[in-house]
Amino acid sequence: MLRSLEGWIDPFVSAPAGKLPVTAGGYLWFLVRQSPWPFVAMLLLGGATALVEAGLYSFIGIIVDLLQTTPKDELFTQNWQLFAGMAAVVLVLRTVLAFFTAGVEEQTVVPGFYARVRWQAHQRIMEQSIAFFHDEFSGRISSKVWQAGQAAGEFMVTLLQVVWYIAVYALATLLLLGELNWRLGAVILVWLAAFSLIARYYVPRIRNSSKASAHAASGATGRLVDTYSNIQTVKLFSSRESEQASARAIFEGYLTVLKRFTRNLTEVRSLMSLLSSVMMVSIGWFSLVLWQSGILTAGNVAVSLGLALRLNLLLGRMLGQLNSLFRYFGTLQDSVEMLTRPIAVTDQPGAPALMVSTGAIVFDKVSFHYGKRGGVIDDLSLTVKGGEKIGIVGPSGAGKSTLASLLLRFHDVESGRILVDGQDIRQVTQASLRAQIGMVAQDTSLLHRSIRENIAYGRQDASMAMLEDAARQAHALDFIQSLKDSKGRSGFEAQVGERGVKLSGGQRQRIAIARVLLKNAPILVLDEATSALDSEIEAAIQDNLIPLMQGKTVLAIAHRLSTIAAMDRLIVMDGGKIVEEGTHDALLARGGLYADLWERQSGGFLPAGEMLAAGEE
Ligand SMILES: Nc1ncnc2c1ncn2[C@@H]1O[C@H](COP(=O)(O)OP(=O)(O)OP(=O)(O)O)[C@@H](O)[C@H]1O
Repeated sequence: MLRSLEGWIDPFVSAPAGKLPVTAGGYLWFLVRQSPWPFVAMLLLGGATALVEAGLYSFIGIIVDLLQTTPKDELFTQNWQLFAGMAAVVLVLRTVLAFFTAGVEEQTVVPGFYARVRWQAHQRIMEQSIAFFHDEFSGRISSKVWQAGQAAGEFMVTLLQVVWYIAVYALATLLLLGELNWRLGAVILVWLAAFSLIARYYVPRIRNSSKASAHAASGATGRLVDTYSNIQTVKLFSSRESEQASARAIFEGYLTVLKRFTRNLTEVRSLMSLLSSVMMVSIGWFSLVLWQSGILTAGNVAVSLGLALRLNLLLGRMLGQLNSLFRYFGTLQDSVEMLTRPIAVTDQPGAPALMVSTGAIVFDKVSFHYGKRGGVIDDLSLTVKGGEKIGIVGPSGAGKSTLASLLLRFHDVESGRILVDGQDIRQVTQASLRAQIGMVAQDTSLLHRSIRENIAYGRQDASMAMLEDAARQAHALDFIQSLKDSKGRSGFEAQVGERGVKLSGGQRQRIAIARVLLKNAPILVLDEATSALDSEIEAAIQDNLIPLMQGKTVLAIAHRLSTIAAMDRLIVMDGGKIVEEGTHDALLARGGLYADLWERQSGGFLPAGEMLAAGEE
């Protein structure tokens, strides 16, 4: 039984296509609508439980009246059927309701619904462009994804198990007391009306302060994650006091908004408590007066006092839950703002896969400024023939890496177009585009998984022999075989630490090269692919990259000009434009920016002869 309840909501269902609602309420409805039945069940079960609970007080009234009117020795003989009925309601009905209420909440909603919200949030975030991740702390993103599940789930459970339950109970109380005497019903009605007015005044205030405190909390988490993940820079450049002071400022900012929220809560709780006290005294007073004038029996007085006390307890409980309810709503609102942000780079509906024949690339009047007014890449045109090997050089900030990012469609061009084998990269799927490009980036970070998983990342079906072969060609096999992590796993199974911090920069780069060798895509983008390696290993890898480049289109970005001097053609970029192009020799002969850079490097770092020799390889 419990297992079948567990399967009621399948967490791994993708969100229905279409525009996402941008308000927390709309988003909640969008989630609930996907599997409404467990929530309908909670609604029915919660309502039934409230009615049964209210009904129990009528039993008290009946019993008190019986005690007054029935001779002691005939109590059971006269009323055994009635008592048996009451016992059955308490023992059977109440227990069955409690079982199913707990079952739907704990077996269906908590595991299934929470996980589904997180799963859909994660899927949505993974669709976002690289720019989105550059603009946000990753700690903040992950906390919002995780919190969205918890906040949506807890909100629904609290709403149905507490608020709905209390609403039905209050209505039942109103009806039961109204039936005894209209004055008692009127007191309950006034009480509920005043309760609603106070709630109406405070709800928007609490909602806003709760949203602000959730936002401040996720900002603080993001800031902590940023500090911990850049711990080396923090330790190197920041004094303990200044880091503590800025962390304290973040905590204080959070506390300021939190205090506004808790102040509102204290006000509302105190007001509600006062209201309840007035109501209970009124019910007590009216009941006694009505009993005195013979309108109510002692049993009726017991019922009205019991119901009123219980309603007071329940409203008190609801106020306690109000804090959580608004916190969940605010948290959800804060997550929804991020989850529903438009996706900057999207596949067109029904976009086909990229078909690569020769791997020719055309940048056609491309401009891109990271959303600013100008700069970075300006009206750049470049044609790379299929199988051609291009070296891209230029001063720092010239836009070389940005050009590579545009080819990979990490960003969309702001004007112009990029074609691969005649197909505009915006018209094909991003996955098929990236599948055809192997890239080794400037700052290689690895996933916190095993070496094997990292190398096989672009080609999950690779055999161990293929992995070893790629690692050997990337000159990584020796160090991989000697690796051992803190849990005793060794070689390809060793874990690399977050972002690969347990490996040296050169080792990380060699893993990245092995990964690209294994992927064996027809277009290669090497962005400072060997910059972290010492000259000896770099020269050896360059030797291996040359056969790898055979038959492939290559864009290689490098600061160390020696590593790309042997390319078919060199492109010199400056200020987002191509300022020179040609072979190494032609560019040297021209005496422009390239010749200048070459002069400075060969004069500055290495003896000119050695550099030239390297360049001629
Ligand atoms: N995510 C970003 N948002 C805004 N501007 C950016 C972003 N990334 C880079 N830029 C800017 O774009 C310009 C070009 O940067 P890019 O990284 O393409 O240069 P590069 O030629 O590869 O430099 P380097 O040789 O130092 O790696 C720089 O002025 C940089 O400040």
